[in-house]
Amino acid sequence: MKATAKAHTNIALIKYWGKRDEALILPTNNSLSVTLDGFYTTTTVSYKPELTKDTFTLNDEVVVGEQYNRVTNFLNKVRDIAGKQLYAEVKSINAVPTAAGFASSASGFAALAAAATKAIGLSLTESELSRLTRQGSGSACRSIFGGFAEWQKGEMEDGSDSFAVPVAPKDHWDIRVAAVVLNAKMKKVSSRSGMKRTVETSPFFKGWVESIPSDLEAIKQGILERDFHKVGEVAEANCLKMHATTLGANPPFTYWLDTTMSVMQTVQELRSTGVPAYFTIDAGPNVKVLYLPQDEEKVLETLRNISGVTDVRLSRVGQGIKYLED
Ligand SMILES: O=C(O)C[C@@](O)(CF)CCOP(=O)(O)OP(=O)(O)O
Repeated sequence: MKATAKAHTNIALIKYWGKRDEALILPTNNSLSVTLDGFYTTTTVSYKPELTKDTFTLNDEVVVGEQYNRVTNFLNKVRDIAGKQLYAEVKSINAVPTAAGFASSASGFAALAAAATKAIGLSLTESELSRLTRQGSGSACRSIFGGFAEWQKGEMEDGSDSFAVPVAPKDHWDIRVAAVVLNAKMKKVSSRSGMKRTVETSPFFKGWVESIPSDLEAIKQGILERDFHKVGEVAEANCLKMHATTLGANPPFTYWLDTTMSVMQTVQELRSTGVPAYFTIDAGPNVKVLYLPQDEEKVLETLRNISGVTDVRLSRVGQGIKYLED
């Protein structure tokens, strides 16, 4: 009753920002991401009859509180599906700077879902696994797939049709992502509370949701045609629209630091010199920069020279869930 799985984090090019159902983690809009090879979580789940509660370590540290609760609540869902009242020892190793804009919960919950279901004897389809993973953390449902994936918001009240589907495989297109690390500490406003406040109070939220279908159509066409300018332009504009909604929330908030804006401006200046590079930002100050392989040296040198940048981590397009031998 033991299994190990490895899942990579993903970066949204069309953002998930807003829930229509908090309990079931159902989104207001579809989103689309690229899975990255540079950041991943490896999780081992061992069900042990002698345990009277779940245990959880992250990078060999015992986890308690809200993070522990999210894991044990998730395992309750796995126990319900399997019809087995077994507790587990969960060990996760993150090759992702926890929080601060890196979707560490994305790779974390995808690896947990895969290992926990396999160890308890369930063999779910990728769609079933994505639908279950969504209930741990929304963006995580996209990490079941490598390459480019779209999380379809679904229409059903019970979320039975809300899960990710592959858009293009890992080897479809060799684009690169540079994660510019400005502040690897825990972020102040979590993505969960940030999107809740936005949905409930921002007058810009309606316009955000209405803009998604055309963004999605454009970016999917761009991915299939490998049109980097089209994909970059849509992704950067979509990110800016998402962050604009937070400025209209009550109370208003932003994830951006002054260094976040320096990186944004530098990327746009770089583009004006003829180097195709585009940025996207999630629920934290860190910036991710999309670029093409031939421009890697120039992009890396430019980003590293920005004051306030503490690290730049390069990624290629990554693969989906992998089960490892114990
Ligand atoms: O990844 C994206 O589409 C965009 C974001 O990263 C923010 F910019 C949202 C991530 O939200 P998540 O942490 O998945 O929320 P949960 O469902 O409340 O756990």
